[in-house]
Amino acid sequence: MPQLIERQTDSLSPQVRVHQTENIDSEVAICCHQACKRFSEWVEGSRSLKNAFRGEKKWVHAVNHVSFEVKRGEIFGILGPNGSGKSTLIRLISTLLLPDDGTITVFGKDVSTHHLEVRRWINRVSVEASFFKKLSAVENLRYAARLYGLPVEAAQEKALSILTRLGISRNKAFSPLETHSRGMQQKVAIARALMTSPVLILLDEPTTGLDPKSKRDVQQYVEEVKQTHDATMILTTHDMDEAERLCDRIAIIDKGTLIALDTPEQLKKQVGTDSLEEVFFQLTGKDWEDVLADEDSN
Ligand SMILES: Nc1ncnc2c1ncn2[C@@H]1O[C@H](COP(=O)(O)OP(=O)(O)OP(=O)(O)O)[C@@H](O)[C@H]1O
Repeated sequence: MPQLIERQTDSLSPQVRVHQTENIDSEVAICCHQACKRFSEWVEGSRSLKNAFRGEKKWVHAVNHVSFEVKRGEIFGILGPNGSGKSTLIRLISTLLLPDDGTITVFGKDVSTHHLEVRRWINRVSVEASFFKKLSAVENLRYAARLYGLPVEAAQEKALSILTRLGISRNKAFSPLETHSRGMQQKVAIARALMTSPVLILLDEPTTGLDPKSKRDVQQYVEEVKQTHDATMILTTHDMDEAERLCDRIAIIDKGTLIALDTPEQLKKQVGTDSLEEVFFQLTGKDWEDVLADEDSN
């Protein structure tokens, strides 16, 4: 019999509390069953005279019959070379795209038919986070929190506490975001995702572009959130140490297909190595240098 969970209700206004106390009775956070997503793209050149000048349409299977389950409370890593389908998978889970085939459910709700409910449970951090750049970090976070119905004082207090925890000084927290480095803005994006205690947090390369100290601050905070909140997290990263440190289980995808799924320890055991980077190389034929070089050339 699954245990009922409630989202955190501290500091929330009554109307929000109605949403937040909804019980989620599923032990499975995400169930992805034979999910597929195809995109069409034009390719140059042609075998036929008719298409010689206008190219041909080709289908790319970005996600190809992928199945897995994520347990509630897990940090689940998705690793793969560039173009392997990680972002497409995250976008399918967060209802930004709909699967062409197969099903994806979040806490038992189908993303295709219950996208509004699913969206309420999710917060996503990605490198292209948008902000009001003339406003300060605190003002941006207060604005986001107000959309979720958090009272102003509680929102400000929470914003400052998370920003301080992530290593942003009070002075910086009150200065316009346009004066912050990209790494600092990335931290503010993470703080925003954690402001409203979402039950499912999608962290799409959350530490890309951060210096080593900031990276450690973010990783420590993610661990703290895991211990103190009933949150499930999906993490994509190009940092193998980060994946090993934070993830309970890791899925490796290549060309849209799931090629391995297990705990970091088991993956290393299966491949007969003590390095996750070596696991990645053995399974995908790409080493991390290739992945980072691809990243730079994109
Ligand atoms: N909107 C789109 N239209 C056409 N093709 C797309 C679209 N989005 C993704 N693709 C293609 O789908 C495949 C998977 O892309 P996706 O962005 O999911 O990979 P990724 O693993 O996240 O890559 P990266 O590590 O570079 O971010 C690629 O071949 C990509 O070109």
